[in-house]
Amino acid sequence: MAYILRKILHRRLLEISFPRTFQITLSKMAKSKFEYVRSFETEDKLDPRHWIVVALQCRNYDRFSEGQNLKRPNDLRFIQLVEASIKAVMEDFKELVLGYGFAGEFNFVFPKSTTLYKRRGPKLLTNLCSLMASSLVHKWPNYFGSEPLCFPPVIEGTVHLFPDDQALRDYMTQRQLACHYCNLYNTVFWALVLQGHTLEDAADVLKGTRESEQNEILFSKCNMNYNKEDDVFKKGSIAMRTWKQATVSGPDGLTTHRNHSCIINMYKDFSKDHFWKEEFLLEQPTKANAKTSYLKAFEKKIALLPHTWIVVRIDGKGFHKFSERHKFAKPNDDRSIELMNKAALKVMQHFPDVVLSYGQSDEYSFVINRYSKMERHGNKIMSSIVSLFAAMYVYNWNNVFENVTLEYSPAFDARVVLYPNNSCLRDYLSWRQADCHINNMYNTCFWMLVQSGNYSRREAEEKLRGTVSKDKRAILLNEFKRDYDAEDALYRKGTILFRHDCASSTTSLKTTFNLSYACDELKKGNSSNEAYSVVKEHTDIIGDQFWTERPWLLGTEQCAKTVDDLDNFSQ
Ligand SMILES: Nc1nc2c(ncn2[C@@H]2O[C@H](COP(=O)(O)OP(=O)(O)OP(=O)(O)O)[C@@H](O)[C@H]2O)c(=O)[nH]1
Ligand SMILES: [Mg+2]
Repeated sequence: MAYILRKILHRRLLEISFPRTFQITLSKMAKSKFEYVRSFETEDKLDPRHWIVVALQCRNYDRFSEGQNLKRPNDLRFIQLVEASIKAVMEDFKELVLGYGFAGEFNFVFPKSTTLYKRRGPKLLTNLCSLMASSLVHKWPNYFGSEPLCFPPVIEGTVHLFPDDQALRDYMTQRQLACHYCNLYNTVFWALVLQGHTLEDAADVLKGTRESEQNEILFSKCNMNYNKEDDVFKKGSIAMRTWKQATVSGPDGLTTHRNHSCIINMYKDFSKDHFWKEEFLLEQPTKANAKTSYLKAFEKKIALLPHTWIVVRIDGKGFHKFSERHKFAKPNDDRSIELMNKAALKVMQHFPDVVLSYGQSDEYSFVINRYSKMERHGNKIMSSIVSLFAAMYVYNWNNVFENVTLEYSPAFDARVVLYPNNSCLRDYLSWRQADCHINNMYNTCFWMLVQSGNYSRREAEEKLRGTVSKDKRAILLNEFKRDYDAEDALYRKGTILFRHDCASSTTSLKTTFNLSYACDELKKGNSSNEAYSVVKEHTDIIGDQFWTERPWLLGTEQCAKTVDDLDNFSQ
């Protein structure tokens, strides 16, 4: 959810000048006693005047290609799917100037001057990451026809800041070299398998070999010349933004010239001067450079303190427009809520360290066990969760929305916030549920007034201006004979998903980031495995009752002791 403060300011602006149409957070929210938890959120702005590279990597790409039965060593359908998805991301994020993908890796380059999202690293990363994941799922049938997608892409992302043009060139060259090494190895490996070697034999033949030896094996044993392989496999896919001038004639007959950009695909060498002097012009002089190990230091990491609660909150990008475009019911669309809940459930099944999640409107918060042993790398955690969420949102779309076509791939942003103790964590969750309550009460009233036919949107808005909860309850009761408390708890309280008991929570700790997803699990959408057992409720989480009845959720000393015991387990 966008910052409440921004919403309040936005609302005040709207109040002055425009009629509001739907879903406004009330200024009363600003007075919520829980609001202080916002101060735990950080912006993580990236330094100015640096190239920003968002690097995305499909987790377990090998297992993905094996499970999906992709052609080895390269499946052109998957490459085309990746190219189309990179293009979709670059078309949505117009500031991106360069994209590069091979196998399960995708890189996106923002120019040094970009001010998108005020250069907030997590926002840039997670928007791209989720859009890439949702595009891969959305466009899958265009390239694979009726062959089902069995594995949701889980994409881990990192952010890199490069202060000069040489570092950018070196980074891109390094990634292309990785593509080359990976492709050469795979080409020889699968050629050997085709010759009758077993997988183990082929691996043995290639063990410890260098590039020149691999070329030689390919030539002598398989009668193939690597140089003759297609560039798309050897070099990976480059997507570059170019600007063209178009002549547009206006209604008055006058013609104007406008610059518009388009994305072109190419398979060129990043190591050669030609690319940086003729295709993608750099300001500073650069040269080919074989030493790239220094680049590691340019990764912008978000280190998360141990023993703190980690909350990852995701929020739909531009869901106001998305909901209008897909004709969501107002004020609440059961299908959209179901889709969000299904995606969140999948996240909880996939990431056993998520002990509880809370969702409302287009947002979901995932709470990660404070004693989790997972790598406390903020960017990787956020991106993995948001990519899986976005992928599942699209994957389940047809089942839930049935006859409504998904018009475009949705994106979600994510942020990671740390809370030092149980009390802050509870206040955070209370803040989100209070937000749900306030929004829902306003929206229920607003749409009852409008849908009654007796009020225009502007009139309904005027009537509700300055009202407090008591007034809205009275409007609902007096004008519509509706008791707000009798409205569905799904809308009033949002959705809480939680692990069903301490035993399963402890098991989950042992299986940190266990990637046990499988084709049938994806289809089932639920797992019978006790460790993944998740309960769904629409109840109050602001009061004590929910927590005292479920002591295992926030953990006790006993739980912490169990965690210490986990040191004995090999991870
Ligand atoms: N009709 C309808 N709209 C919904 C529903 N759930 C969410 N939305 C829309 O999603 C929006 C979510 O609010 P925000 O996240 O603040 O708005 P946004 O358009 O996504 O903007 P950003 O998050 O800043 O990109 C709401 O204002 C609604 O317009 C629903 O069940 N029905
Ligand atoms: Mg949103």
